[in-house]
Amino acid sequence: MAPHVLILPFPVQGHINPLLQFAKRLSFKGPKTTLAITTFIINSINIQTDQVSCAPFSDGYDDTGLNGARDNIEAYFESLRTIGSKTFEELIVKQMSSSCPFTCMVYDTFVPWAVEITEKYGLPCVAFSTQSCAVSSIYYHFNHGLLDLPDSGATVSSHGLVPLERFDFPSFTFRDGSYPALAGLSLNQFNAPQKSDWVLFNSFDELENEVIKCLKEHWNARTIGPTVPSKFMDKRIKGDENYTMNLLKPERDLCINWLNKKPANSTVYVSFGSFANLQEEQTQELALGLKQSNKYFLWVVRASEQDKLPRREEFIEGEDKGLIVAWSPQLEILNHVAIGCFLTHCGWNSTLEGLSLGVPMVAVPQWTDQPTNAKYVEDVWGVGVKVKVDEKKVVRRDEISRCIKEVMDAERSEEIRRNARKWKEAAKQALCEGGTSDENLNEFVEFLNASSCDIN
Ligand SMILES: O=c1ccn([C@@H]2O[C@H](COP(=O)(O)OP(=O)(O)O[C@H]3O[C@H](CO)[C@@H](O)[C@H](O)[C@H]3O)[C@@H](O)[C@H]2O)c(=O)[nH]1
Repeated sequence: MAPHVLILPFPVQGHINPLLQFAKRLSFKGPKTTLAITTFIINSINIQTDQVSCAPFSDGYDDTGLNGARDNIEAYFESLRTIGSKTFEELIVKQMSSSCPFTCMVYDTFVPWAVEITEKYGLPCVAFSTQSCAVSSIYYHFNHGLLDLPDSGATVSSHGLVPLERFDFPSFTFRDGSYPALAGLSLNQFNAPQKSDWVLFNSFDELENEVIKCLKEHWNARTIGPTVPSKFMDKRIKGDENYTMNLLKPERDLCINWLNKKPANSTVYVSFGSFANLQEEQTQELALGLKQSNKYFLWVVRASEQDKLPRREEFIEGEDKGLIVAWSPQLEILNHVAIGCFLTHCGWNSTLEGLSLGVPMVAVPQWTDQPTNAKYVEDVWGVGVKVKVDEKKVVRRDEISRCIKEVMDAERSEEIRRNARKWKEAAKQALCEGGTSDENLNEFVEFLNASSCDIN
């Protein structure tokens, strides 16, 4: 039987992106891939990918998706688990009686309920983490009582992790009661994999060498990233022009035409990903910090966040100093010669994308895994600086402006740029033929071929 891999992302942008790119790489190496996507997402976006099939299942929110549950995210997660697990099973049943049945399932570690369902049909289940190896290691060890939050002023450094202070830990390890369902998902995401199971990571060995070595003691762990489209990296996968699935429409022409008029390395790209809600005070400080830096800036402020902005004339000098868009083609922006700095919330995709495209970063972490990613950006990979917050946990305008200058102008910027170039090259090498992630993918494809024969 030919291998056919069912791939199940948690249905939000930051999880769909890496699993879609992974599916494309896998298809490039032979196996057929099908991405299971919620009905709302399938109906509302124009999916343009030749290499990967999509199959719908219902999360119980067919008309609105997660947008209809912004005020009650917890209810959405519950619906995804209860209704989603039923409709996901129906999807499997239908395909298993076809001429091209599934032979394996790769599931996002945020949807562990899929394992029990899929195993009923005799399919191997492979976990995929959309977060860094370091963050995954923290969640696993913390949740199994093998790692404690350090006291204030102290550090811990075990399991291949660099010395971490208390506030370098993912926010959910503080167990402060916020977002209980999401906290539970994050903390419990590695309960399912057993010793011999495959666990794939969107990272690459050179980037997180020590951590991945330690994770291999627990599972058949492999890095397969960065899941940045081939078009920007090894360029081996053809016909990959429409490289992603955008849940919001990118204002592409506006962004690129605006950037085309800017000098090289002159512009700050600002984005907080698909999820973060900044406090109004933080949004205002950020706006004024960008103005104070005296740099050009292209800032993604989602439509739902735009009410928090100051009046345009308060922070954008003249016609042309800043551009606000509701969604951007982020990879094309990061790849543009005008961009000299990425001010990011340090979601793992954004962090890896900045790193893979060699853009120095100002890290402004908000919650979940972002503080840990920000720590690595500054202290381990040396590709940026992390902002300091005040006693109200707000980053003030002076600090924003100081960090941008540090990354773009100060003496230290040379070293940051050198490191950024080094990691860009290393990321590309990992994906090229014979690179570490490429070899790991080959090994995984061998497993898929062998296990599909067993099913036969
Ligand atoms: O205008 C934009 C802004 C973002 N993106 C893309 O959207 C994705 C955003 O992902 P990420 O940077 O990881 O941020 P979030 O959307 O916030 O992702 C969630 O999921 C990630 C993976 O688990 C976590 O690391 C984050 O903390 C969590 O908030 C990236 O691929 C970006 O390229 C765009 O295409 N256009």
